[in-house]
Amino acid sequence: MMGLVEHRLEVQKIDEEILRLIQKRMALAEKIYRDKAALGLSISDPDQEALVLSRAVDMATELGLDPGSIKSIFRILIDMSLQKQHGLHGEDNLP
Ligand SMILES: O=C(O)C(=O)C[C@]1(C(=O)O)C=C[C@@H](O)C=C1
Repeated sequence: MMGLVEHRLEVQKIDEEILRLIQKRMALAEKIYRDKAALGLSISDPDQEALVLSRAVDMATELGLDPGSIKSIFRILIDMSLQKQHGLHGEDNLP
């Protein structure tokens, strides 16, 4: 029973780290939005998305993780980032 409780506590700590890293990634999405706005670039960059996804899939494979599942997770992260940037774009366009 001690093993189970300890291992679940370890899982909890890792989940908290994952959430903090997602928060960091989202904060960067905001900076990237400002960078792209300053350069006159559009929010969506399909080539960059393909690069992010292929990097994640390659690293997942190296680490022995299921590449399809990891790709789904990163697709969600990218979609969160796009949603955030579109939200910021809406705010910037307020009268
Ligand atoms: O690199 C960018 O331009 C981003 O906005 C970040 C990001 C991502 O989440 O990785 C999100 C949207 C873009 O279409 C490409 C990549």
